[in-house]
Amino acid sequence: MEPKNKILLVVNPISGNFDKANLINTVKTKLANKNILVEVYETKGHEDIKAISKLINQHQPERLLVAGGDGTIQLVAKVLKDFDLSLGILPAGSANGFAINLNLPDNLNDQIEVATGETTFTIDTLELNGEMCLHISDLGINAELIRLYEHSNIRGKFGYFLQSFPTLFKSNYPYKFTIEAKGHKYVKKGVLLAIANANKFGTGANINPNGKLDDGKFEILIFKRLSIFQILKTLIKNSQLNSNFVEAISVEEATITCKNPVAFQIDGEFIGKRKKVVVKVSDQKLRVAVSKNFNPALNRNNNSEKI
Ligand SMILES: Nc1ncnc2c1ncn2[C@@H]1O[C@H](COP(=O)(O)OP(=O)(O)OP(=O)(O)O)[C@@H](O)[C@H]1O
Repeated sequence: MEPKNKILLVVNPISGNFDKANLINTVKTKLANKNILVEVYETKGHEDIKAISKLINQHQPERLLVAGGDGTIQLVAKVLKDFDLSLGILPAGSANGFAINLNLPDNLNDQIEVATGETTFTIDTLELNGEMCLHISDLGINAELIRLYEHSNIRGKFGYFLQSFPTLFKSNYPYKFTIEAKGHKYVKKGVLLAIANANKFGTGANINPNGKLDDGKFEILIFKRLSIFQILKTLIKNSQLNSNFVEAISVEEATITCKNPVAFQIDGEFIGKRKKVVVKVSDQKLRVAVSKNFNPALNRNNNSEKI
């Protein structure tokens, strides 16, 4: 990093349900040793974009670091629309779906090294009904699950697990999705339609083996039925997903409609129930710090069936 000697650290105090005092101190101490001053901003949950933009203008940091989950990363990505800055990620959410797709290290010291290091990777972002999406959104049963999870007191993967049982029984699946893309109209029945820029959900499930974060495209994945065996297989790297279970369309833009409103989530945040979702690859790119040996191609293989 060129030594302009200042970075701005945006911290979400509630993400992942753990106290961030230790994280903040570790970042400050480690970067003080490199003669870098750390300005800290703790998110409030409202008017954060304005406040962070103001701090960037005031301090002119050489990099923005973020400690939070996917929602917080999305927040700072929106800020970065107006600035030419790279983003360093310290995963501190309950699921960290985006960080998982970037193969960031597990321990904080290594994460700080990567987040302030020289190697960056520029990724596409998606626009869904005008909202930014960094990795995976969906209509259907997973969004329904997130909605229930938001109303529970349990954070973390175990929360998802516990909430899944009532969801499976209450949902009106399979849903009927109409997808208009590439001049075609596809009508598909499924329990879940995912819109994926990346490969993996926050749980680590590798639902989109063909996903590339930087190819100017995204995948629409239609999960036809609930199969516990196939779902478990998504947890295994390079597993072969059965085409009776999932179909994929790789596109640059699409319009998805359903007869009745279906639960919809973007990057793990429940948005509401929607009958129509218009998706395109956005003009905005995001430059993120990654480890020196990060190889986006390593996550890829060609398993799911293309339509
Ligand atoms: N000070 C705050 N008090 C209450 N809520 C906050 C505060 N700061 C941010 N938030 C809320 O935190 C949410 C984003 O959390 P984030 O997604 O980063 O963490 P998470 O849900 O634990 O992680 P993940 O998305 O990886 O599961 C947003 O809804 C935002 O409004």
